[in-house]
Order: sequence, then C-alpha cells, then structure tokens
Amino acid sequence: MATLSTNRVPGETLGHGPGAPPDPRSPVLSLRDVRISDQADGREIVHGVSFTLTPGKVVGIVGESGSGKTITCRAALGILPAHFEVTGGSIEIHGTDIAELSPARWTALHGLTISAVFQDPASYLNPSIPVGAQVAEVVRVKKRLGRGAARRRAVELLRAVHLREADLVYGQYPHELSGGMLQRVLIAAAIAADPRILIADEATTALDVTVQAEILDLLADLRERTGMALVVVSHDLAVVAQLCDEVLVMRQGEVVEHGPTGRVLHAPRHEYTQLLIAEHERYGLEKFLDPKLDPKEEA
Ligand SMILES: Nc1ncnc2c1ncn2[C@@H]1O[C@H](COP(=O)(O)OP(=O)(O)OP(=O)(O)O)[C@@H](O)[C@H]1O
Repeated sequence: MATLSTNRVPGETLGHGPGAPPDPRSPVLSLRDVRISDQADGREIVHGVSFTLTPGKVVGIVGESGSGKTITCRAALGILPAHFEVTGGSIEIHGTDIAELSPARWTALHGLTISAVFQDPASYLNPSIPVGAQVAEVVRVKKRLGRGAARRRAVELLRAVHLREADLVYGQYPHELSGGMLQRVLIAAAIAADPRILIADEATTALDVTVQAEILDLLADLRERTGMALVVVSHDLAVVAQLCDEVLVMRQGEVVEHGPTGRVLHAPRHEYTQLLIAEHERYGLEKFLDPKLDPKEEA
C-alpha cells in the first residue's frame, strides 16, 4: 500500500517544498479528459474524467458500483492494477504530467504530496507490528526523522486523529483495535508526511454512523487547518453533502454530471443524478440535503 511505503528517495519532492505555503489558486491535481483502458481486452473503462483540485478544495466522486471511481483515483495515485493504462487525457500533480514520473519519483511523491486511505484498513496494516510503529516508520522514512522523534510524532498523529490514549494505542496490534480506530490509524499514516492531496476512497463506508461522522469531521478539520485538498469517493450522498465543494457523478465510466455540490444535490440535471437522490430519499437519508447548500437559499 502506497501510504505505508517505506522506500526512501533522497532529495525528491514535487513543487511543494517544506514550509512553502500552498498557493490557494494553483492546482495541486488536475485531471483532463482522463481515459483508462483494460489492456487485457482493450475495453475502455473510464471515458473522460476532468476536475481540478486547488489547496483546501474537496471534490467528491459518486456513482454506482463499477462506474470507475476507484480506477480513476488509482490512476491519479499511479497505482493502476496490472494491465490497466491511462490511454487518453492527462493527470498533473503540481503542474507535472504524471506520465513523465519515474518509479523513484513516484515513491518520493507518495505520502509527501499525494496520499490515500481506502476501505478495509486492516488489509493495509501489518498484523504483526504495533500500529504506532507502523505510523512512526512512515514518519521516519518520509520526514527523515530519527527513531525517537518519529515515535513522538507518531503519538502526536494518533492524537490528532482523535484516538484517546494515543500512547497506549501506539503499542497495540491491529487485531486489538476496532474498525473505526484502524481507519484513524490509516489516516494518521496517510497524513504523516503532510500531503497536499488526500484521496479518501470509501474511507468511512464500513464504519457505523457515529464513527463515520467523527472521521468526516476530522477530514474537514485537516482541510481547514492545513489546506490539504481532498478527493472523496463515496456512494453516500450524505458524505458528499457534508464535505465536498464540487461533485462528479459517474455512471459506467462516464461523468454524467459535474458541478458545485449544492447545485448538483438540489437541482440535479441528469436523470441518473435525480435517480441517485431519489434513492437516498427513499432510504430515509433525508438529512443529506443541507438547506445551507441550496443555491436558492443563498438568494
Ligand atoms: N483489479 C481489477 N482487475 C480487473 N478489473 C478491475 C479491477 N479493478 C476494477 N476493475 C473493473 O473496472 C471497472 C471500474 O471499477 P472501479 O473499482 O473503479 O469501480 P467503482 O466505481 O470504484 O466501484 P465500487 O463503488 O464498487 O468500488 C469495473 O468494471 C471493474 O470490474
């Protein structure tokens, strides 16, 4: 998993130097008409996705299962599955086309500039190493801190993701923690090197509603405090409504609608978006339509 990668490449970052304040207008991630194909059978899986992330901005991607949300994120992270390829358009991180990046530069980028949290946190952690040591390892490698300093920073990070008794949690093994706690550990590891972009792919899906709300608050807080930009993939419109400035609606590899969250949720133009919203309403997720997001309410 990229988040916990421990390879070190000295002297490589991309665009964003340590301590350099992010320019709020300068894109950190741009996808332009990105097409992705499965080279095994020549099928095009994603048929043109475009969006731009600037510091502190949150873009949501929603859509039915298999519509290409994860594959799009994996392309931006440079971790497409074997035989998948970007076959059209471009992906730029801090203005550099990722097609030009060597594997070594990717290693340097992961964690420092772009990072990710996926569903099923247990599968990304080593079961035989205490969770705190795994976070500390990311800090040690990516921030080049000594063991003691990395340990202290890891405890701080565990505290920052609102894990109570962070010192105690540091020494615990993955099987001793709940799903919500493991997801927080993964977020701590993902933000350990202060990335400019965090991709959260169904990161709260498996969690109960209360824990989910806490993790969404945590992500909103990080965005606020650090200017980290986020891509949030979710099948849950409530999550998108709470967190995202902009939303893309995908179906069968195509973006059928893209716009400001308030406009898309309150005045959906595409019939598929209308269907998604109707389904959410049918299942009683009435709260996702926050009146504050309704453009009509702003008038
Ligand atoms: N590792 C893989 N090998 C082969 N095909 C894959 C792989 N990952 C995804 N696909 C295919 O690519 C298409 C898009 O999948 P993707 O995982 O991006 O969808 P998704 O919108 O994220 O779905 P979900 O909401 O279920 O996660 C699907 O047809 C899927 O079967």
